[in-house]
Order: sequence, then C-alpha cells, then structure tokens
Amino acid sequence: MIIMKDVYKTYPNGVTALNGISVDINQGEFVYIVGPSGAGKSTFVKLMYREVEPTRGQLMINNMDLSDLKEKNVPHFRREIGVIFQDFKLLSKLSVYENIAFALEVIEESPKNIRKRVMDVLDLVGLKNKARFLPDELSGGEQQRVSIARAIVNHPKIVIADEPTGNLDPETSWEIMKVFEEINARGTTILMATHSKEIVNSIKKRVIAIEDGLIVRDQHRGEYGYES
Ligand SMILES: Nc1ncnc2c1ncn2[C@@H]1O[C@H](COP(=O)(O)OP(=O)(O)OP(=O)(O)O)[C@@H](O)[C@H]1O
Repeated sequence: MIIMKDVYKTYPNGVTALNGISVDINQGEFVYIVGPSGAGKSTFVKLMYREVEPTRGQLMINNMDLSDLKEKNVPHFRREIGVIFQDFKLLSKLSVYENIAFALEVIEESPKNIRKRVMDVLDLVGLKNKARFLPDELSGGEQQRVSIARAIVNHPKIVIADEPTGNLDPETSWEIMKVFEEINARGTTILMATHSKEIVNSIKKRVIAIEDGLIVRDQHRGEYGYES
C-alpha cells in the first residue's frame, strides 16, 4: 500500500520536480506512470525506494512513514521494494547467479536457501540454463530478466521499474512485459514509468499521467494519451 499526500520535491538546484502529488495505490495493483520528458516520473518513482526524499508532504509505504523513517530502518524498508532500471545495473564481473545471490547474501540467508531461491527465480524468468554466464554474455532482454530476478528474489511487496523496456527492441519488450504480468499475478504491486505507447495501450492497466510535477490523469485501464 502506497499513500502520498501533497508531496513536493525541489532539488538543491531549485528545480521543483513534484508540485503537490496525492495518490493511493493498493497492494497488487499494476500502475503505469506516463508523461512528457522532464515531467517528474523518475522523481515520483525514486521517492518510492527512497532514492530521493520529499521536500514536503506525507509518504506511507507498506505501513512505514517515510517522512520520519530512521536511517537504521532504511534497509528493512528497502527489502520490501524491488527496483529495475532501464540500463539493468548488473555487476559485470559477477555471474548471473552471483548477481542475484548477492541480494540475498547481504541479508544473511543460509547457502542452501540462497541456492534454492536463486534457482527458483531464474526458473521464473526463464534463465536457469544461463546461471553461470556473465552479464556481457547475455542479450539485452536476458540481462533485463536477470535484473528482474534480482529485484524479486527477496519477495518484495512492491516492484518499481523505471523505463524497463527503454533499451529493448519491441519483441523483447513484450517478453519482459509477460514477466511483469506474471509477477503481478502473484500479488506484487508493480509501478512502471514508461514512454511506450504500444505497451500501455495494449496491456491495459491503471495509468497515472504526470505533467509539470502534477498528476493530470489517473485512469483505470487507461490509454497512454501522448504521441510516442
Ligand atoms: N538530481 C536532480 N537534480 C536537479 N534536478 C533534477 C534532478 N533529477 C531530476 N531533475 C529535474 O527534475 C525534473 C523532473 O525530472 P524527472 O527525471 O523526474 O522527469 P521524467 O518525467 O522522469 O523525465 P524523462 O521521461 O525524461 O526521464 C526535470 O526538470 C529534471 O531536470
């Protein structure tokens, strides 16, 4: 559950990226965040994993109040959130297996549990046979599958994806969307910032449109609403 009340974000250089955002997102929803370049989409999703902090306003995520979250509670908060980026952000010297296991090792899982959970999640994204490969030895779509696997291996309640298909060709993008739908079908909330008119208009979900730091549209099974 995500609750935002009158959230503002002004960066240190004086640019106000969010201008009073209020929104409720329930557990299990699939939400696209759309809008023109520079509208505030990335800032909006970055608030959700505490990459940026609001200048003003209230933000509750998974029953935790981010306005007064203590530093010592940040790791606990982040464990409930999986994040996926346009450029994958995999560790190039680690294998596929190690990239995913890393997320578990830091929370002190036993080696046996780690192996089972990594292999289960690789199975889900269809990459069990590439566990020993290095990221460079994979296609873009495969690398994005690894980053999805890494994001969900801790079973987070919320998955945040900032332009996850931005570097992928259309066919690969559809395959990645199937993986997101599968994760959502298991009850995980998905928040996806995207510029893909084709995806938003074909795989219908809730659409939140942001322009000049404000929510200008919030529609169930909405359209993309801009020229691509
Ligand atoms: N770290 C930062 N410091 C200063 N200004 C920033 C920072 N990050 C973003 N901005 C500014 O905030 C505004 C919103 O940016 P944001 O990245 O949230 O937009 P966006 O909708 O995600 O854009 P795009 O679709 O191009 O990725 C822009 O004017 C941008 O220049």
